[in-house]
Amino acid sequence: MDLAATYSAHFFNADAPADVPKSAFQLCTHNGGQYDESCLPIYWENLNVHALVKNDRWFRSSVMARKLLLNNVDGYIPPCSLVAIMGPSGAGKSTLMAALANKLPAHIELEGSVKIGSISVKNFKSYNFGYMYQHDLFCGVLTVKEHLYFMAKLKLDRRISEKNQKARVLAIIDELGLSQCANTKIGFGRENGKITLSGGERKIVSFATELLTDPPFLFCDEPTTGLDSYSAKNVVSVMQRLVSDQGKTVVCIIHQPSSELLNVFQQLILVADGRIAYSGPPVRVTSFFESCVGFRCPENYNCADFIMKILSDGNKSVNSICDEFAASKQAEVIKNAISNEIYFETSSISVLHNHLSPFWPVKLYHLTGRYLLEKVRDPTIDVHRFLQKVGIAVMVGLCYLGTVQRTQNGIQSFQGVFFMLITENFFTPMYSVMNQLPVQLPLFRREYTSGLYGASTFYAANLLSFIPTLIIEPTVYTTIIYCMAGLKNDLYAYFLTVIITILVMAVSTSCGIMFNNIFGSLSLALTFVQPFDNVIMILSGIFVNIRSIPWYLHWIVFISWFELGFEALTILHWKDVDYIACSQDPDVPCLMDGSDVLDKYEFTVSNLMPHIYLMVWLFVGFHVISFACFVTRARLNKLS
Ligand SMILES: Nc1ncnc2c1ncn2[C@@H]1O[C@H](COP(=O)(O)OP(=O)(O)OP(=O)(O)O)[C@@H](O)[C@H]1O
Repeated sequence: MDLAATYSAHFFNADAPADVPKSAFQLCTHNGGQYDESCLPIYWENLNVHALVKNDRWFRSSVMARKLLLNNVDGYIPPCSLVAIMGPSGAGKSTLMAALANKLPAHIELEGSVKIGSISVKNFKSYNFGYMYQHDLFCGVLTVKEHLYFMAKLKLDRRISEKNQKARVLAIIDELGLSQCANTKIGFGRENGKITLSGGERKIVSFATELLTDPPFLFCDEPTTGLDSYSAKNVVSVMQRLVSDQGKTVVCIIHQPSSELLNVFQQLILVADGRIAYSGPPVRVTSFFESCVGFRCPENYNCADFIMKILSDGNKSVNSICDEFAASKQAEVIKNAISNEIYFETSSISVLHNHLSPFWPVKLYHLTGRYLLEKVRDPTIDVHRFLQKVGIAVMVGLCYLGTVQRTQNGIQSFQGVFFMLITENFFTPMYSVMNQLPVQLPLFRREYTSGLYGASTFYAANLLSFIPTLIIEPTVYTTIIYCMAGLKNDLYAYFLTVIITILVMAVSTSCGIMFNNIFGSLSLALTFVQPFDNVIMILSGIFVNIRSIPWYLHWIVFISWFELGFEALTILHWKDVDYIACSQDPDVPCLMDGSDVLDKYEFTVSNLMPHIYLMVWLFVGFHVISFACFVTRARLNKLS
């Protein structure tokens, strides 16, 4: 039995005899079926949606005005239907769909009720719905199969075994006809000459992702936009199969479908100016416009284009078309369907899954894995930076070749090498991570709002996946300079030098991320981080003697990891030097040993390990502040 056809014929047939079932519940049980999720209609009554927007009339005012996005709309979607929402741009289609799927952002107010079966949509969880956004977003370096495995790990109930997860992925690939491209990389949609997915295939992969949890309701925002007519037809036929074969309800916003494509849908909802201009079978829309509104669709004219022209042109005011519809027989059918659903309400039916989300460490493990894979598969940024670092290290090494000696002139070379070891691990990594984070945010926002993982998982996964870079980069850079400059021939000194440079880079990156998360925008963060960096560098003990720093700036010395690292390296390499030859030139002052060098900079031998520990604390402290800001911004939807 084609449930979709049965339901839509039943509910939208205004002339149905009086003894036919009146509600979805009755219809299901009447047909001998079980009342389950496939029997649930979606209906909404007196729905008003407002957005809180800044009032332009008040310059820099914080006074908020309420903008009406949906104006007192009613509607009914029978179970197992393929529904198209159409309307001019800005009409309120996405707002309506988001309201039906309980996906409205926090600053949007909703009045009225949206119910699925007898339960308010607010009680449904994200895994009860599939929600396909207008613009697909993927981790483009993954293949279709890898992407679906990753999604299965994060989306499916944790009680489902690994074997069954894999089976589910393979079944969906098969069902949606993705077998041909299962091992093709998804891509970013902008590759030249590389084999990646086509636009239509990307849309189907989006479906596949949403279908993993087998949700009974699927909402799709413009799934055919940007596709040629063949791909659009392909996408719609996939949706059609989901409805007819699996009893799902699929609601989608669609632009400019051909008449043939439009008639595939069981129901068409026209939205105009925040109101409903028509709701019912697409085959009857032209007769509604002809008999009620007085517009006749010319023969051989695309019906969808004709309707859109009327709703956008304003030949007859959109409001009066909506008024005509509200007074029509079709609107009465919908009102009756809603009243019947409310009358026959069966509140004891529980449709809310007992879904157990995967544990936090499991999500962290898979998300970290995806970031690492991204770095390996798309290493452009890291490899370029790494090669640049090696190049700089070789050039610095050449500059200091043979000059680092325990002589009066050699002291300057020693300090120059330490400066170069610190400075290269201070600025570049900081600005590099600051630029990388905003690139990751769109995908994070999408997956976060879909309830895939939390802000803490994203933060921790990012941090963990950065560890290899954090170790490899400074180690290679320091080792090259260490060897070429000929620093202390001692394994302990070498390891401690590497650890100090790793810590400098770790604190720099944590500081960069902290500024990003405090200010919430890259440009603002850069504006503030640059002066901060300069102060940190000036108070490093190289450009101004620590003793002469004004007392009120002394605290900065303790958070200047530039100073902490530079002092630690100076102590490490000078503390055991008991003789430095004086120059023949009487004008060159003579520092007799390592302690004279340390005295010159006001450095104290006992500070070596405390400075290393202080850098560890700075790393932790910056990340704690940064994490708190990030989580707060994610909750308030203020990440940009
Ligand atoms: N968060 C928001 N804050 C303020 N106004 C909003 C918000 N979201 C949508 N709007 C406004 O509400 C109206 C309806 O927007 P919506 O996105 O629902 O339209 P649409 O019919 O889906 O348009 P399109 O086809 O162009 O995507 C538009 O005028 C839009 O500017």
